[in-house]
Amino acid sequence: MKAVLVLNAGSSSLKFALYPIDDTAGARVAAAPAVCGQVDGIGASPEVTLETAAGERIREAVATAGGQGEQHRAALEHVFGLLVRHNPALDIAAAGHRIVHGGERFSAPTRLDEAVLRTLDTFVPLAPLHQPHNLRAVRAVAALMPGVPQVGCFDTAFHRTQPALAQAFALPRRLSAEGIKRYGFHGLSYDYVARQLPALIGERAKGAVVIAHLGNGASMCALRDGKSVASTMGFTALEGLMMGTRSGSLDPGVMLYLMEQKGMDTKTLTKLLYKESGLLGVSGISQDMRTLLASAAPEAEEAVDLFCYRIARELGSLAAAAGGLDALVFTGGIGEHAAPVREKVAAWSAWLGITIDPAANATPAGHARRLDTAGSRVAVAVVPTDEERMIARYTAETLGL
Ligand SMILES: Nc1ncnc2c1ncn2[C@@H]1O[C@H](COP(=O)(O)OP(=O)(O)O)[C@@H](O)[C@H]1O
Ligand SMILES: CC(=O)OP(=O)(O)O
Ligand SMILES: [Mg+2]
Repeated sequence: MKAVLVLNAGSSSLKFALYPIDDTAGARVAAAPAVCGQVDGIGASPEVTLETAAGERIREAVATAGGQGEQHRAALEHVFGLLVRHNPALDIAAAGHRIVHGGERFSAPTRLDEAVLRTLDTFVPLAPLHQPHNLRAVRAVAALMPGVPQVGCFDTAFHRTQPALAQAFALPRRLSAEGIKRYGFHGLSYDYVARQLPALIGERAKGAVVIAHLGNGASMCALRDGKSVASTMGFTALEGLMMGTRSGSLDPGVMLYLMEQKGMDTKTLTKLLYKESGLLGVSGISQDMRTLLASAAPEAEEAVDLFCYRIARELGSLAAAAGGLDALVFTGGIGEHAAPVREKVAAWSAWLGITIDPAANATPAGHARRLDTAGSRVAVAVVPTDEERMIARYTAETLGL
């Protein structure tokens, strides 16, 4: 089987999927992966879970010693061994990676070589939670499977169509000229979801659409004619919505105060804003939406309320950027599964002409669907995202497979 190996490396996890090359549907790769899974617990005691299209499930510990870099390598080696054991005729034609930051330079999927990697290394400070792990996976593949071509698919690329105004900070020009501007993230997810919309909402897909990608990281994107015109995330994946452990937008004066009055240094602030804030910080209980929705603690409710409030406020702002609102689309782990979050956001956005059907909203489903009532002025939909499939497709396209 000739296939594209897709890797999405996080700080402690490595998601993987194997997409057979198959252009029968015109998308270069099969609609579903032959095998997918993830390694969790990298840095502590890593474990692989793998699922095949035939429904077989495997769970194994990864034997490793050493630091995080070594563990990432060992995890990949283990995954590779498992894949080959499963499919002795496996021919990995290419590896495609999610790379969070492509800066100003990378506005399309790009073949990765050492020179490109060195440029991408310079964006590590802009995405400390993601970029180092993304690049580590690329180098691990190069060491393990020399000669296999690799393609980087950037979270920032989809947003390069935004007007200059949407990308600007009100900072002195010399800083903007250095590239200190708003980039936006979750682009692979927005790209995938936008492609599903015409079948679901028809002509409105070409109008003013806002997609809310609500996962561990969360952002929203305004689109016109299927292209990004504004997003809540900016220079880093810290701006905008409240997230699992990230604060989202904050009065910059708070940071000055914390530095001046509390003596916080950049390391402490980075930890505070990326890892100790958001749902976890406000609830004091968990970063996991499932846990918070199941909790009776008032702090859990307050955290969920603040999460929804921020989404509703950003929706108003993005509708302004898009020049109206024809559709609101939810995606990501929370957007796809957390009915109470969608309900609250819809209720707070009734003024925009949004009404959803409570029964449709409460019914779990693993497929794309509409939630709006017949009288709703705005179409409301849930679309399960698939960043991995987007990466597989782009990788095959970029290499002409
Ligand atoms: N059934 C569910 N109900 C509510 N929240 C859910 C459900 N399933 C997953 N989630 C939430 O989705 C979030 C993770 O989203 P996901 O997109 O998988 O994250 P990541 O950014 O790591 O890919 C977690 O907060 C999790 O609690
Ligand atoms: C960019 C970003 O926030 O990604 P994730 O949702 O994977 O953390
Ligand atoms: Mg995600």
